[in-house]
Amino acid sequence: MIPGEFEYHRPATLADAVKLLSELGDEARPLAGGHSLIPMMKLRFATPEHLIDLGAIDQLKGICRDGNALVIGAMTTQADIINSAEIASLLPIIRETALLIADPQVRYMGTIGGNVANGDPGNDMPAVMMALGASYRLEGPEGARDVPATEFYQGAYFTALEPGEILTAISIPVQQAGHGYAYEKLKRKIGDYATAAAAVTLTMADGKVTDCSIALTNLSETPVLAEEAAQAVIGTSLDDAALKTAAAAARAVMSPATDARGTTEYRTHVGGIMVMRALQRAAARATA
Ligand SMILES: Cc1cc2nc3c(=O)[nH]c(=O)nc-3n(C[C@H](O)[C@H](O)[C@H](O)COP(=O)(O)OP(=O)(O)OC[C@H]3O[C@@H](n4cnc5c(N)ncnc54)[C@H](O)[C@@H]3O)c2cc1C
Repeated sequence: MIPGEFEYHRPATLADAVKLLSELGDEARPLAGGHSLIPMMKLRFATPEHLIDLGAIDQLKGICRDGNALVIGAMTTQADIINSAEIASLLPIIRETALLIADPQVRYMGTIGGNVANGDPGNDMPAVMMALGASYRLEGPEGARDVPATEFYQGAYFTALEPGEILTAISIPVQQAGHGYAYEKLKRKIGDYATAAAAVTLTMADGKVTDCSIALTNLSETPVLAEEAAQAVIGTSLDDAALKTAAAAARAVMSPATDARGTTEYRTHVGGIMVMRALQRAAARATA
C-alpha cells in the first residue's frame, strides 16, 4: 500500500498549474484533497509521475454570489460547504449531501472540485450538480470554457476535461425560494459510498408539482439525469400512482453493476425506492 515514486509540485497560481499540467502531459495529475487519488495510487490503480498540488492557489477557494448563481471554488472543502451560511440558506441540498459523504476526516480534506472532477460514479456531488443545473468552469492552455454538469460525465472516470485543463469553479443557479429538495442515499454503513442514491429538487403550487429535477448516483457508469421520471410527476400531487410511475421511469435509466453492494436487480429496486423517498421528502419541504 505504498504509492509509486512521483515528483511533487506546488504552484502558487492557476496559470502556473495549467502550464505545468500542459508541459508534463499524461504523466501529471492535479492533486486536490487527495482522498480519492492517493488511495488509488496506493493500490497502484493510478501511477502518475507528477502530482500538481492545487492547495496553494487561493483563487480556487471560497464561495461567492454572482448574480443569480452561487460560485464555489474547486478547492473548497466539503467541511467549508457544511459550514457555509449561504449554502445552507440558498442551496441546502448541497449541505445535506456533503454531510452524507464519508466521515469528518475525509470532509476536512476532500474538495468539491475533486469530488465532481474525479468521474467516480460513486461520488455523491455530481448527481446533485446535475439536478441543480450547475456548470463547471474548466481552464486550460486554450483558455476557459463552461460545461454543464449534465454534459461533463462520459463514462466511469472519463469526463469532458481535456489535457492540461483544471476545473476551477462550479456555478450553481440559486433555486426558487420555497423549493423542495432531498438527497436520499442508501449505504451499507456510515462512511460508505452509495448502494443507490437520488437527488431531487422541485417546486410546488396549490399542492401540485410545477417543476422537478431528479438525478441518480452510483446507478450507472455515470451520474444520470432521470428526465422522464421528473416529467412524470409534474402536474401531480405526488400521490402513490405518481410516485410509482416516477420510480419505474427512473429504474428504466439505471444499469448498476452487480458488486459488493448488491446485485443489479437489488440496486435497481432500491434505486427506485430512493427516488420515491426523495420526492416525498422534497415535497414535504416545499413551502411555496
Ligand atoms: C474512506 C473514504 C470514504 C469516502 N466516501 C465517499 C462518499 O461516500 N461519497 C463521495 O462522494 N466521496 C467519498 N469519498 C471520496 C472523497 O469525497 C474524495 O475527497 C473526493 O472524491 C475527491 O476529492 P479530493 O479533493 O480528495 O480529490 P483528489 O483525490 O485529490 O482528486 C481526485 C481526482 O480528481 C482530479 N482532480 C482533483 N481536483 C481537480 C480539479 N480541480 N481539476 C481537475 N481535476 C481534478 C485528480 O487529478 C484526481 O484524478 C470517500 C473517500 C474516502 C477515503
